[in-house]
Amino acid sequence: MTPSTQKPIFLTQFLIEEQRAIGEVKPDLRLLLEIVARACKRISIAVGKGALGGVLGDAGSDNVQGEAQKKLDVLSNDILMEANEWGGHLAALASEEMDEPVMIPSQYPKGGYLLLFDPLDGSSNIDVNISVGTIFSVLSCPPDHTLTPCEDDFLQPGVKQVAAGYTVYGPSTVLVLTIGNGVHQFTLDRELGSFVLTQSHIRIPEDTREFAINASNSRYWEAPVKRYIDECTAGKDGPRGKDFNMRWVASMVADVHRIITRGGVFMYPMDEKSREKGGKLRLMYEANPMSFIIEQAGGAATTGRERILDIQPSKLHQRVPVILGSKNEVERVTAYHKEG
Ligand SMILES: O=P(O)(O)OC[C@H]1O[C@](O)(COP(=O)(O)O)[C@@H](O)[C@@H]1O
Ligand SMILES: [Mg+2]
Ligand SMILES: [Mg+2]
Repeated sequence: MTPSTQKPIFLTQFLIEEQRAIGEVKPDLRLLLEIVARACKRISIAVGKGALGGVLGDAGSDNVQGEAQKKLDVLSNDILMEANEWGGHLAALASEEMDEPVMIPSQYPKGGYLLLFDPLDGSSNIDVNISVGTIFSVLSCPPDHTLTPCEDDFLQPGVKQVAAGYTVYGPSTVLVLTIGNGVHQFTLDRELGSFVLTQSHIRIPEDTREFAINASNSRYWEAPVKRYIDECTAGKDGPRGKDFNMRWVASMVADVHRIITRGGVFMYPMDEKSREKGGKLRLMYEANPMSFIIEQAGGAATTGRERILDIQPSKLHQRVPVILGSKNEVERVTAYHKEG
């Protein structure tokens, strides 16, 4: 359904209607999602300023991943921290840019949720004005731990997520969200300063002719991935009997948003370069939220060997291989891994 001439449906209104429709959206969760959306609006303004806002370039510090932080990584993290720590809807939060989880300070009321986020995804694209984004995941805090949450409380499999979303800061700013009842897209109306519903109950086509992978890593790929990509690039004269196209933005949010919009398969598989770390992308605030969204839109998400949402996390900044998108292609790559 694409509301066009209809009255604009704002995020708050949409969440209230979802609360009425499925009863799942507790007021605290609605508040949390509205606060995250508001923080993303502020990040969108900062990103939009670019060189004018002095937000480009390195911050001169490294994060727990050992990666050089960009100024926008740090600024986006600060914006999300500030927006969420006083709200009364959270017990604790965790970020790609912070070593440890942050417990809500004692002077603030506590809530029942845990928020995880990648404040700025696609950092390598910041200085070259290519789309970047924010990714977030929401879990429930074990009720008896809301006052004293700990890192272990975050280590829940992706199936336990109560909400997940991402915001793309591109030509337009788009927020894509699921609370377990389908996937919905909101576009930031810059004049109104509000996110307006622009697509609901999004479905991903089960088949596709478009794959996304960083081909410069091909010499490190495992045989099943090499086979899959070789067959795609062999085109209509090859075993797949059809031509495929390739895309790689190197911002996971932008690559996944393209798949949410028109299908495709995104791969950052296990390879010899990242084997020691367990993969490139992070389970808790990249792979899990994106997998929840993809599955809610009728797609699939695996490591090549197992369903991502079933993984029992062992560490907050754990990395995993990621293969997600159009169902039939993800199942084919996964089957190739099983065949070995
Ligand atoms: O530079 P590469 O190897 O293509 O990797 C790109 C991937 O790394 C990421 O930038 C990692 O995320 P961060 O930018 O949040 O660290 C993903 O968005 C993207 O898919
Ligand atoms: Mg990221
Ligand atoms: Mg990041």
